[in-house]
Amino acid sequence: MESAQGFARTVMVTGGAGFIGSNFIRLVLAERPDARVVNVDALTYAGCADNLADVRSDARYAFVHADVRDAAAMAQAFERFAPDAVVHFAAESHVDRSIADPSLFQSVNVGGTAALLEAARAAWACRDGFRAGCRFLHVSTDEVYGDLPLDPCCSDGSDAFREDAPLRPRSPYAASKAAAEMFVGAYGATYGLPIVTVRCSNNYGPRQHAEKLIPKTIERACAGLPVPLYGSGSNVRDWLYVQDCCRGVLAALEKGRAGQVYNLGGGCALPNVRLVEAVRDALHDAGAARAAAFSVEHVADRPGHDRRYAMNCEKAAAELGWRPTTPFEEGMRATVAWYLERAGVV
Ligand SMILES: Cc1cn([C@H]2C[C@H](O)[C@@H](COP(=O)(O)OP(=O)(O)O[C@H]3O[C@H](C)C(=O)[C@H](O)[C@H]3O)O2)c(=O)[nH]c1=O
Repeated sequence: MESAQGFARTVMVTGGAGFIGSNFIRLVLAERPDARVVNVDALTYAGCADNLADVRSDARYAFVHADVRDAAAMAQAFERFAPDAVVHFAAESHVDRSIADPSLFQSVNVGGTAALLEAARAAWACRDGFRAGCRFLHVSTDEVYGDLPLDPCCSDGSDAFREDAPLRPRSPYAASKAAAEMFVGAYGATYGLPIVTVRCSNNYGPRQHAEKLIPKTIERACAGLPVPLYGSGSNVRDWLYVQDCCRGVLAALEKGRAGQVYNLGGGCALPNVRLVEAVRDALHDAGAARAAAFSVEHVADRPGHDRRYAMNCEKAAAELGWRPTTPFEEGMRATVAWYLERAGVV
């Protein structure tokens, strides 16, 4: 894995049993034949060992069942596998859960990131600073910027957040991710740890947990149940196919400049009500019969529901050579096909 600072032969991926993490591990094993991957995952409700069933027997893949907050376990994993790079996906990720239990998000997302940074600092320290070629890639979210108005006159993209915009998180989840970024920045500034951060927009694709809007819509439509839309359904999210996101994370790991942040957005902004219609259409096209009974139910709004997210991704294009390449219809087709096949629907 070539980088500005060397060649990462062993990559420690935290949260690799989750949605984006498992897609990322598969990408690295497929496209970087010299790389080894160590997946460190606590296997919470959101992680699924079966997400990586197809790579389990790969000699370049290893699994460590551990929580990133467990300093002893992390020190042991660093010692045993001597990773050159860490890609830190592990997090509590669901906004609704963060509203119900903010302290868990503080503990895992802030405490876990701080503990992992400390483990990396200790493991990579050498007389002159840090081991040559080591690198920490932190995965963050567009939610740290806070929201934008829905006003259509602003939806030409001119108000999209650049990487140097102030962070104004609004949900406990977003606050925990922003706080984690503060630790990342502090470890870069204070110790010189080489860290790159990516902020990703809403991912979709195979293996996402059913608590998130797209898989929930597929599952409920197929069960003949209404899809619950929070409030008016006019809130806008920017959808990024998971494979494109993983390519962006890999590009940031290999080409990103230490201390820099890169926005990775999908360039596909949709109000939720349009999004669920797109899912419905993809279900119809795939021949999912029960989805014909598709219906939407407007339910109580999420407290503090962010209206719209939008990021300017010119920096990732210019410095990483990254752009999302999967057309939304194609990504949605692949997503729906994966869920239907898993459920044995078609
Ligand atoms: C689950 C659900 C959601 N929604 C609405 C709420 C949002 O406006 C939108 C997407 O919600 P979801 O929970 O799927 O994702 P976000 O809250 O946008 O956050 C996601 O994308 C960001 C980038 C991350 O960083 C989060 O980790 C990730 O969970 O649909 C509904 O209307 N009904 C529902 O049942």
